[in-house]
Amino acid sequence: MLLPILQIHSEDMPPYAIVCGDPKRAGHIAERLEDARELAFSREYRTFTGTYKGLKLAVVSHGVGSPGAAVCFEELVRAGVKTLIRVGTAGSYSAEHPAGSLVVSTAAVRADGLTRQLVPEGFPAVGDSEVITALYDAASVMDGVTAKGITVTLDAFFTGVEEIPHKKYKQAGALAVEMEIAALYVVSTLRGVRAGAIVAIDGYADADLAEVYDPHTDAVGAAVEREIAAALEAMVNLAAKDESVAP
Ligand SMILES: O=P(O)(O)O[C@H]1O[C@H](CO)[C@@H](O)[C@H]1O
Ligand SMILES: O=c1cc[nH]c(=O)[nH]1
Repeated sequence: MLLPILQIHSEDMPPYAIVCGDPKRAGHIAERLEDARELAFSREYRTFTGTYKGLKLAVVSHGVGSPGAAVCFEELVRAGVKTLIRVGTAGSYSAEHPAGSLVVSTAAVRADGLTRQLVPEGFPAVGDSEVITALYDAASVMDGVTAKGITVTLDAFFTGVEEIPHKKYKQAGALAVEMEIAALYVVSTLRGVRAGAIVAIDGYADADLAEVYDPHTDAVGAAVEREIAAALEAMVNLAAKDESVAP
C-alpha cells in the first residue's frame, strides 16, 4: 500500500521507527545507519530505512507541530510500525537542566489543539514505560545531564497576546516544553503501539523565548548527538527484548 502523505510503500517499513521534527536531522540520523536508503521526501516528511547493529529501522521527519506530526505517526502505524521514538528539542523549565541537557518524556501535558479532536478532555498523553526506561537507561550512562519527567506540548512557538502559563507548568513540576509529544503519545495509545520521546534542551522556555532561542549552539548540537545515540541504542535493546519474548 502506498501511504498517500508520506509517499512510502508500507511493505518497505520495518516495525521500528525513529521520528524527529527536522528533515535535516532525519538525514543526519540516517548517516549512522548501514545501507541507508532515502525512500521519500514528501512535504516535510523525509523517510529513510537502514540497519543499526543488525536491526532494520526507519527514520522519518514529522515537521513542526502536532497536526502535521500526527499525520506522520498515523501513516507509520498504518504501515506496520509498532515502536516509535521521538528525538527532538525542547525548552527547559529548570535551571538544573540547562541547554545541552537531555529530558526523557514520561508523559505530556496536552496544551495542543490536535489531541482535543481525538480524545476527551482529561485523557492522558503517556509514553510507553518500556520505551521510556530503555531511553533513560541508554542516555543516563552518557556524559551530561539526563532527566526524566513530564513535558508540555504546545501549538504556539511565538507568543501572541494570550499568556502561555509557563509559570504554572513549571510550578506543577513539568520539565520542558516542545510541540509534538502529546500527539505522539495519544496517537500511539489510540492505535495500540508503543512510543517514547527524548529531547535535547536548547534554552529556557518562557515568554522571552523568541528573543533568545538558538538551537544551533555547540552544547545543543552535542546533546542532539547524544540523544540520537541513546535512541538508536534503546531501539536495539527493545528489539532484542521483543525477540527474546516472541513465541
Ligand atoms: O527539534 P524538533 O524535533 O523539531 O522539536 C522542536 O523544535 C521545533 C520548534 O522549533 C518543534 O518541532 C519542537 O517540538
Ligand atoms: O517548542 C520548542 C522547541 C524548542 N525549544 C522551545 O523552547 N520550544
